[in-house]
Formats: sequence, structure tokens, C-alpha cells
Amino acid sequence: MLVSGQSYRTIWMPDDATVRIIDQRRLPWSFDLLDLRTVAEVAHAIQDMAVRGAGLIGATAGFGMALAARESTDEAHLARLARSLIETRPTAVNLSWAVNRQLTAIREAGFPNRIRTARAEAQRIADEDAAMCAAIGQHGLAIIQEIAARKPGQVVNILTHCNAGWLAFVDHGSATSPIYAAHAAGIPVHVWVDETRPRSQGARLTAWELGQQGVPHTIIADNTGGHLMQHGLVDLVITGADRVTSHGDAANKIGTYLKALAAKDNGVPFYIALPTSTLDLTLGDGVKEIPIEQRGGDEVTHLEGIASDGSVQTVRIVPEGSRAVNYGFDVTPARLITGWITERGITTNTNQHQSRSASIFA
Ligand SMILES: CSC[C@H]1O[C@H](OP(=O)(O)O)[C@H](O)[C@@H]1O
Repeated sequence: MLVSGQSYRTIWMPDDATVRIIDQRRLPWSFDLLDLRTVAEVAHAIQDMAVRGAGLIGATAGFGMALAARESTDEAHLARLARSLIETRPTAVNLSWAVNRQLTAIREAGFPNRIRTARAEAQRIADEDAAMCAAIGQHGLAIIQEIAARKPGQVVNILTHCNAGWLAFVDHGSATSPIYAAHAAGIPVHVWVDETRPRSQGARLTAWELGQQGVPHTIIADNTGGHLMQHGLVDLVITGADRVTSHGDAANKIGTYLKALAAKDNGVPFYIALPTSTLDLTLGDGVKEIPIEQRGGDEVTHLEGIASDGSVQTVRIVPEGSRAVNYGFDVTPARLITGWITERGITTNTNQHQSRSASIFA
């Protein structure tokens, strides 16, 4: 997508030994690129959220395995490097999916061919992610067009939570891709951007990327969405997901479940946008089975911002000594979801009031 008018992806390899990323820890204060040259540096970038978002975590792991292929001296060493990537964050299934896809490709090609194989497979994973997200945009566009047709000449108001934008993928995004497609098609859209505490991915990342594309948007405190829905100010909710089970239960940033409850109570359509690389059909009951990452309490007790002198500072926003818990994700049960938008099309939830089916993605 565009950054100051120039087209970017979130990750690429300028040479076979370097993974180059947009360092999202610096956004929106500054736009900085960061080069990663070892598996350890890639693992730290994922764990410290220099890169984040299900699709981008997967692509980063894929490129990390291209570096692992260069570092590894034998298959056991390669397996240890792979494990060090998988262990960085537990919820987004794309991470383990990408690593295991690379291990399979290397195993099939033979260890001596690992470097060339892993480099090519990493590029395929990234290119596929971008293509899947573009397709999600085209499929999701139909939903927005249908709403626009019901309110001619008026703005379509869309609420999204966290950042499931192009910054969470290689390009286009999942939840934002239909928004970008609608904006490009000339449909008047406006986005309510949940700030998404504690890491503020919405206020810092979604607002930044929408602004760069010229999409009208308004940042709201996380607890505002329900009020807006009660007053008819939200036509559609679209979020991303980090893992979706065979039942259609969706793990996403903490707070997504609460938005789905408010949407259900107010008759607002609630869609999950995801590439099929985010599906985990080995799981059924998402609330019981999806691993939920817990991060440090300091992300809750402290807030980063830019001071009037332009310096980026972190301040404590709670009483000294107060403790905090920091659940990174929650799970929205399929019964609250109107439909799932993937690169294959839209799966509408026809059994929202029935017991969960074996798999809605059959
Ligand atoms: C659908 S990928 C974006 C997804 O990932 C975010 O989590 P994090 O920023 O912690 O990686 C959040 O759940 C987004 O919805």
C-alpha cells in the first residue's frame, strides 16, 4: 500500500541474507525500516511486535526459515531454529503454519537444497498472502456495495477493531481490504477505528494506514462502539482474526468478542475477514481450544506517546505498585458472526441460532 505516495509491502528480502521490515514499534511517530539477518533477530522482531498481525507473522516466519536454512548445519539444528520461531507467539496459527510449510518443502527437496528451496517458498508465502488479501477485498466489497445501495448518497460507516490492515499482512490487509476496495470504487466510506488498548494497534496503526490511503476515519475509545451501534451509526463491523476453528469461532484482539455482542444486540452485521491460512480446522470449540497469548502487564500499566518536543516517551498511567493482567486475544463464537470473508468468497453463517455444525468451511 502507499506510504507518502510510495508503494510498499510490509516485508521483503532485498538480498538472500536479509529480511527487511517496516518496524511497527516506531509507527506512527516515524516510518523506519529494519533489517533482520539472523533467525534470532527475526524471532525477536515477532515477539517484540516489530512485526505483528496474523498474516505478517506468518510471512515473517516464512522468511525467517529462509535465514534458518542458511544458518542450519544439520536437520536437528534446523528443527531447533524452526521451534525458536514458533515459540515467539502462540495465537496466530499462521506462524506455525508457515514454519511447518517450510519444513515440509525443505524435507521434500532434500536438506542439501534447503537454501534455495526455503528462499523460494518464503517468497511464495508472501506473494500468496498479498494475493489472498486482495481477493478478500473484492469479495468483501460486495457487502459494502449492498449497504451503500440501501443508503444512496450517504456514507457507509464501518467499525473495525485492532489492526487487521495491510500492516498486519504483506499487503492490502484482511479487514481493511474491502474498505480499500470500496474507497477505490468511489463508495463513500468512513471507518470507526477502535483504539484497541493496551497496544493501541487501532489508534496507532489502523489510523495511520487509513490516513495514508486517504480513507476518512475517526478514532474511538474501545468502549464506544456499542453506543454508536445503538444510535444507528455503524452499518457494518469487520475485524480480522488470528485463528478461526472448524466451527467458525474466531480468535482476535482482546475486545473483539465484546464488539460482536454489541453488534448482535443491535442487528449490525459482523464479519470476520481472513485468508484461509488463518484457519485451524483441527480445532472446534475456539473458546476452549485456542491458545490465548498473555503478555506483560507493563503494556497495560504504561503508555507510549510523542511529547510536544517530538520525543517518544513512555509513561506509567496507573498507581505505583498496581498490577495488571494482559490477555492479548479473545474468541468470538460463531453464533455471533454474520459471515466469514476469505479469498475464496463469503461464507454466510446460516446456523447462527443452531448448535454448532461440524465445520462451516466444508
Ligand atoms: C488478522 S491479523 C491482525 C490481527 O493481529 C492482531 O494482533 P497483534 O497485533 O497482537 O499481532 C490483532 O488480533 C489483529 O486483528
